[in-house]
Amino acid sequence: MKFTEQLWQDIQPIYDSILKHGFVAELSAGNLPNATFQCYIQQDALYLADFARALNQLAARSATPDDMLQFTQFAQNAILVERVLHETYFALYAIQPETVKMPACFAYTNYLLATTALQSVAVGAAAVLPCFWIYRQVGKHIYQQASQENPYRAWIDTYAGDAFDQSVTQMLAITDQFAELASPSEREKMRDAFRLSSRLEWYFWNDAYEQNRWLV
Ligand SMILES: Cc1ncc(CN)c(N)n1
Repeated sequence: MKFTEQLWQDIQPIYDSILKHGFVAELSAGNLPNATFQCYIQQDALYLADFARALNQLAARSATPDDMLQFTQFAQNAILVERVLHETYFALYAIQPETVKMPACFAYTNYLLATTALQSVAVGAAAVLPCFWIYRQVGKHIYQQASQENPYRAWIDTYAGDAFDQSVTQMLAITDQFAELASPSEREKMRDAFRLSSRLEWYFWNDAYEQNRWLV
């Protein structure tokens, strides 16, 4: 079994919870309240900037030019492709940019930045992998069910689309390569990092859904 297949087995219960979550279910049905989606997009814009930074940290710390190029391209795509998606919704719904991260966004971005800066590149790669893989799986899952009139169609099409699919396949390959070279304890850290980021994906959607502001 590939290392990444094992990673997915580990998070299957988390992924099932993500699919069952009200945010994803209502996004899929097209009846997610617009205010909830807007809150998510505002937070996601803050998230994406740090996600791209985390990928650039992995590029800077990569041992080979190929890995460096790969992480640089991922960072570029996060800014160019996903930001275009955000800009579409910012313009469509006249969304104002947000500057304050909600708790999950704060936790997730800081976790990614710290892990990609301070842990090995292999562990950092495992930490960013859910940002690719879970979105592709959720995108494809929703794509099969969503109607053409779904207001969140551009979001669904981006994550279910071929370009995103290709980058996820590349990210999976690079993670499996790192795992092959890693010691057993390093692989354990990779599994922990992958699981933690997967949990934070759930929390990210949950914060937008619950409008979960800081209580104190
Ligand atoms: C929170 C989150 N995670 C992942 C993705 C997809 N890169 C995203 N846009 N936002």
